[in-house]
This record gives sequence, C-alpha cells and structure tokens, in this order.
Amino acid sequence: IESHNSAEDDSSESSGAQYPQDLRSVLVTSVLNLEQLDIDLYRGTHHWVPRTRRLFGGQIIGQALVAAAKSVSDDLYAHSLHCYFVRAGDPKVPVLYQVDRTRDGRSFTVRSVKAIQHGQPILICQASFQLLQPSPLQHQFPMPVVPQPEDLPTVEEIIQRYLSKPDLTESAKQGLNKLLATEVPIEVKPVSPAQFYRHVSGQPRRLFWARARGHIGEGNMKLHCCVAAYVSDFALLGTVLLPYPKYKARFTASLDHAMWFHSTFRSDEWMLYECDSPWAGSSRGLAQGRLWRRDGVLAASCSQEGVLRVKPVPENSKL
Ligand SMILES: CC(C)(COP(=O)(O)OP(=O)(O)OC[C@H]1O[C@@H](n2cnc3c(N)ncnc32)[C@H](O)[C@@H]1OP(=O)(O)O)[C@@H](O)C(=O)NCCC(=O)NCCSC(=O)CCC(=O)O
Repeated sequence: IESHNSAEDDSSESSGAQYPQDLRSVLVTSVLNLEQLDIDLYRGTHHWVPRTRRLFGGQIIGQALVAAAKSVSDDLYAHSLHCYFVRAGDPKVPVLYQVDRTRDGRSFTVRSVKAIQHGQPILICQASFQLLQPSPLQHQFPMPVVPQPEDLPTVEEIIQRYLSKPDLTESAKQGLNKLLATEVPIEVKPVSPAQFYRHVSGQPRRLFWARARGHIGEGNMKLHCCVAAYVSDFALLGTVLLPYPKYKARFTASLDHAMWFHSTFRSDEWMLYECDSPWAGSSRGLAQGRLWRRDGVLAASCSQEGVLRVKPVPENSKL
C-alpha cells in the first residue's frame, strides 16, 4: 500500500477540437442534462441503448446522480452511491427521477432517488455528498502498471482488424459492423484486446482505458462523478464471464451498483478501469472496479452484482 495525496489535478490534455467524433453534446448536454418538471422531479432521455434493448444501467445511475446533485449546495462533493436495478428500463419512453431530500447534515448530506417508468420504479438510489474535509489518514493501493493509452488501439481499430480476417462468418461480420456503427459515448482502449473480447480463457480480471467522448473541461466535480458513474457500468459485469470462453451470455443484467468517489478527476481524460470478479455462483456474479487517474491516483471504486445466465458457445463459432 502506498501513501498518496489526492491533490487537485489541473493537467488538461483535452480540447474539443481534438476529437473527430465529439459526442460532448450527447453525454453532457443531452443524456446528463435533465429537464426539470417540478421541484425535485426531473425527466431524462436516452442516447445509446445496448443490444439487450433494455436501458444501459450506467445511464440510469448517472442520471439519478445528476438529479440528486441538483438539490445539494455547490460546496458538497459526491462521495458514494448505492443503487438497486429493480426493473428493466424501457428505451421507448423517458425516465422520471424523483428526489427525496433524506437528510442535510453538517458534513454529510443524503438524497434518495427513485427512477420511474410506467408509474413504477426501475432504480432506487441513495447518494451521499460531503464537505471537503482534510485528514491525516491517506492511503491507496498502487495503480497497476500497463501500457499508456497512446500505445493501444481503440475498440474501433480492433474491430476493423477482426473484420479483415478472411475466415469470418457472414453473421460475425454483420455483428461487428453493427458494433462499429454504434455510437457509445465512451472511448475505450483495452489493455489486452484478446482477453477483452474473451478469445482466451483467463482470470476474471480486465483492464482498459476509458474516457468520455468529447471535451467536458474542468466543469464541476459533480458532473465528472455523474459521467464516471455512467462509464463505470460499461463492461464491468462481463468480467465475470472471462474464465468461461466456452459459454456465451443468454441473459445478463446488473442487480445493484455501489460506487465511492475518492479524489478529483476529469472524466474526459483517460482513466484506467481495473475490473475483477472475486466470485460467481447461483446464476450471479460479483464484479469490482477501480478507476485510476493516469497519474496513479485512485479516483473511484465500485462494486456490482449481476444475474448471468449462459449457454454453450457452438463448436464452429469463429468469434
Ligand atoms: C434482475 C431482474 C431480471 C429480476 O427480475 P425477475 O426475478 O422477475 O426475473 P428472472 O426470473 O430472473 O428472469 C429474467 C430472465 O431469466 C429467465 N430465467 C429465469 N429463471 C431462469 C432459469 N432458471 N433458467 C434460465 N432462464 C431463467 C427468464 O425467463 C427471463 O428471461 P426473459 O426476459 O428472456 O423472459 C429484474 O429485476 C430486472 O430486470 N432488473 C433490472 C436489471 C437492469 O436493467 N440492469 C441494468 C441494465 S444491465 C447493465 O447495464 C449492465 C451492462 C452489461 O451488461 O455489461
């Protein structure tokens, strides 16, 4: 365990003009920009909907945290959230977020948020905020040593490489082209592409660099936490499947998600997402994630349990 100061990181490598596919408007000015309907009542819309046709959990958590943050003062920082996904989100209708001001304390303030569709909750979330307070107690695990993002291909480049393989089946080609056409508002660079895509059996652990597409800027820390909450649900649960390349997912869904924010960070700058799964059983799996700033500071930790029902991969599958 190494000692670390979680000092403000002022370094900025981002500028809107650098990004050919600047989806800033999608994540910050659209998905996380909730419409206020009444006091403590908001409406959120969707952008990227996964192939499961249920709403992306990270979007619901990110929006719930935006709604919670709107009723706390600027000097409070989000430090944790705990959520249950109780129903599948319907991509055809918006989500309502109803905030309950559970407690305003001296140091800590708690909000409860219910995400509602068709008159019923799809997510229940508690979020807690704190005044910045100094402490002589400061430690963190060291960040894993991995190649820098500049030295790794993007998922789009990796998919292009797979597409150029001569023995690819037509359906695999179609699947990959669909993946390429999907505008996920997160940019991802896997540290080990073969492992990321489960082409080799391995430990239930994977690492990838991730950042929000587009320039967000210093902004406020609460917004970066909301974006990180969105990002943190991406590819986390899949970590549970890594030791089982002979099985493919038939039904997977996250059941709950907890997150702790440790230090300031920029969600539009590369962060290393270290995911592992200490346990699976009873059609469920536990996944844990750590988001690292590239200067080695631990920015956030999260834990998620999901339901995973699988079926054997056909013998002749090329992917
Ligand atoms: C978790 C559930 C499904 C639990 O509800 P229920 O208990 O009613 O469902 P269930 O009985 O588990 O059934 C779920 C599906 O499994 C099937 N099923 C049930 N029992 C089975 C069994 N013994 N063997 C095989 N299949 C079975 C059902 O037919 C159904 O499939 P069919 O549906 O085909 O009939 C629900 O609470 C829910 O949907 N919550 C929201 C989850 C969510 O949306 N999370 C965020 C998105 S997930 C995410 O974002 C993570 C990103 C990622 O995936 O990486």
